[in-house]
Amino acid sequence: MLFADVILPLPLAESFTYVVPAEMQEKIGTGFRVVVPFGKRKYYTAVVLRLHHKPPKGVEIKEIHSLTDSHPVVNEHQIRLWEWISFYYLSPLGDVYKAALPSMMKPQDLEERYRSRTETYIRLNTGIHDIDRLTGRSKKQAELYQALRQLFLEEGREGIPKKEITAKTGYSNTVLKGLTEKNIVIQYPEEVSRIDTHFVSSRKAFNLNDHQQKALEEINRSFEEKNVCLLHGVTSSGKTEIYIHLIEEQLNQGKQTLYLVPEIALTTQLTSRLQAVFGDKLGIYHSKINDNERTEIWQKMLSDSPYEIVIGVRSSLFVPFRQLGLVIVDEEHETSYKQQEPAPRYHARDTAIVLAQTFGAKTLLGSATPSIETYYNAKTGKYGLVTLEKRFENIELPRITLENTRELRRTKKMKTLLAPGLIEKINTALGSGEQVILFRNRRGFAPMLECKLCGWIPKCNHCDVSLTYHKNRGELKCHYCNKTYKPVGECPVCHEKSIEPVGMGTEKLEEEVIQLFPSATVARMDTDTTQGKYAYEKIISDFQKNKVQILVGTQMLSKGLDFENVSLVGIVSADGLLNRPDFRSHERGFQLMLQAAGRAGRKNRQGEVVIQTADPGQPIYRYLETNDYEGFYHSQLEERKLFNYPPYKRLISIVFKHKDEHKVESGSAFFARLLQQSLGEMVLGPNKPFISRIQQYHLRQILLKLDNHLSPAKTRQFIKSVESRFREKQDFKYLVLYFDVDVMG
Ligand SMILES: Nc1ncnc2c1ncn2[C@@H]1O[C@H](COP(=O)(O)OP(=O)(O)OP(=O)(O)O)[C@@H](O)[C@H]1O
Ligand SMILES: [Zn+2]
Repeated sequence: MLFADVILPLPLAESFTYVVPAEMQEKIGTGFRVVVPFGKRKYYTAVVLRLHHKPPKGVEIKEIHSLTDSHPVVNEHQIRLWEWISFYYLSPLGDVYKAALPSMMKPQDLEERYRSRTETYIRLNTGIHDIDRLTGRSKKQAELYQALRQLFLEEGREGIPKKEITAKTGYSNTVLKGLTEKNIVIQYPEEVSRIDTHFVSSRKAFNLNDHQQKALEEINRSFEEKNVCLLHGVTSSGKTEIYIHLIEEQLNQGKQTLYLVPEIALTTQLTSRLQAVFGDKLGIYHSKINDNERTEIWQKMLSDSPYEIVIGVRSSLFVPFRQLGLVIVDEEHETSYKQQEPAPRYHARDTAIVLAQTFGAKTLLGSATPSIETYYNAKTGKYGLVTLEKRFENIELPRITLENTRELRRTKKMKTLLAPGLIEKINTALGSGEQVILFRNRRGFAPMLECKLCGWIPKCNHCDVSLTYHKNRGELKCHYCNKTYKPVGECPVCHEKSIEPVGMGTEKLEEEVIQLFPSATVARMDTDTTQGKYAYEKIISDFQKNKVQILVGTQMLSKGLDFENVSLVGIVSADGLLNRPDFRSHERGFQLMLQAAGRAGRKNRQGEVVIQTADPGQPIYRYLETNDYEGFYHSQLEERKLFNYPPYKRLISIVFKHKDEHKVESGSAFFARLLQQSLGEMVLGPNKPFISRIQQYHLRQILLKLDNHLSPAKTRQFIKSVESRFREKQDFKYLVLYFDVDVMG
């Protein structure tokens, strides 16, 4: 008898075995989808992991219900990657499968399937001759008929979408309907693609300058010895142009490239740049495309003419490549590469390296501000290291100056959110027709409201956080569970009308900037203004076309964007970036500020950056002022060593969640004791996290700081054995618990 081990789209750690019915045996294989019964009368789309003849012991085995595919939809490389993710990130294999496949490709009941999209097309009925008699007295019909003949002649197409016809001829649907009723034109449905495939390449790759050419050669040399190389190039050094050349080399060898980017904001400018060179060889897989589009990209990748290049966010790691030769991880330091919720909590950069290895392909990590871990790997020889120190066309890196807001407040010179020095520089820039970016890492109007008399602060009913005030929408919002509340006018404690906003978000900054610079056009870019599918594109293109002079925004606009005319960048409050309870807060602050600074003075001449801080004495500013990445890196490394953080230790966080605080307390303590039996002092906690209640769940966290020399396989085995001992306790059976391997902070 033939058996199939399959993966179900459920948070289950193991695969399940089914009997392959006789008539299916010739047709089935690894990577095929099958529909199987599971639980009470439920059917799921599962993927075949392997076929074998070993009957499992002691359980009743059901039959596969039906076979979905005539070809595998998942290949060996992907299955190996899924298994690695499941093992390394301690995530159930079913969760990995769930994350990997577009949801339409794994329907739960048999109804919800991928639906192809059809459009109405028009063609002329060539078998009709006595047109004049047929159109009769309708002058309009006769005219439209002539227009259509002309159109079909010019376009040389057999059928044309109805939408296009009405647009191009200017005649109404009624006239067209008249011709259709007389059988002169024929309307028919035609399957069309959702993804725009009309891109033709419009330019060749730029010739590289000497620095870039040298870097390219060094990268290729490094690839002869090592699988991974870091390209550390200052902002605007032309890293993207080097990637384009590397991609061309892959194309020439008939190999595919995956180009990973952290967020969609980055992809709009970047995709146009890549499309200009690679046309329809390029597939785009970002977070704002819908599931139908996602499914089409998969199908295209499985077809005989797959995309040769895919640019995409995290999840594009999962598309079915066949001949992958190169993975580029742009802005490799970005923490958004780490998946937070739900499982699998994988790091896309590190997973990309593993993906590449399953193909024998290479990985290039690129950044102006590499993560400490990556730079360490490069410095210690694990990865290759190639450096670009000059901006393209040798433009100087921006000059960075500080404004001491504490001092300015003390001397009563800080009358607005912006220091007088910054206001003056903005006026100068505007006066010369240049553009300005103002950066504030907090959205909404104010991070919280407060009663000026008694200090009462409105908080979320479900989370242990204060509510953010969104003035434009007239609401208070919890940024953890997205629940909204009506703003309160009167304090519920002291019953005075004394509630006032505290602090400043992008909304407030925008409001003030509009008042300060009435003749300038101001736009804002943050999560709230970029909800629509094309909202980013619109803001970015308006700014690019100089329709907007001052752009206010969050970290969204700090990286990757390439505007010619920005001469000044203001970082309105640096302190908020640095004072977080997180071992990465300085690393992130440094990266963010240097990246934001990098948007200034990319073309023409040196740009300028103003950082407002109440604490300019902090050493981080010395490194920023001198653009001293290396010095900053060493200072961070010392701290990481002292406090047992990566790259010296490996972190695994274990989070416990329950509505009953006692349960979460005793459960996590019990788990920690079990861990300590083997791991001793490497086990920290359980602790109350910084935000200790989210959506009514109380949280506790255990942090493991594991020695590098411990075998990942053995530690994971041990952790899993602890988990099963824990689950044996009736009390803790329903406690929610998850692992976060290589937790970010
Ligand atoms: N060889 C070249 N020929 C023509 N233009 C170039 C060349 N190299 C770079 N440029 C231009 O210089 C600008 C900066 O280059 P690019 O955006 O590639 O830099 P980057 O290193 O990727 O920057 P960042 O890290 O800030 O994203 C772009 O407008 C790019 O088109
Ligand atoms: Zn909440």
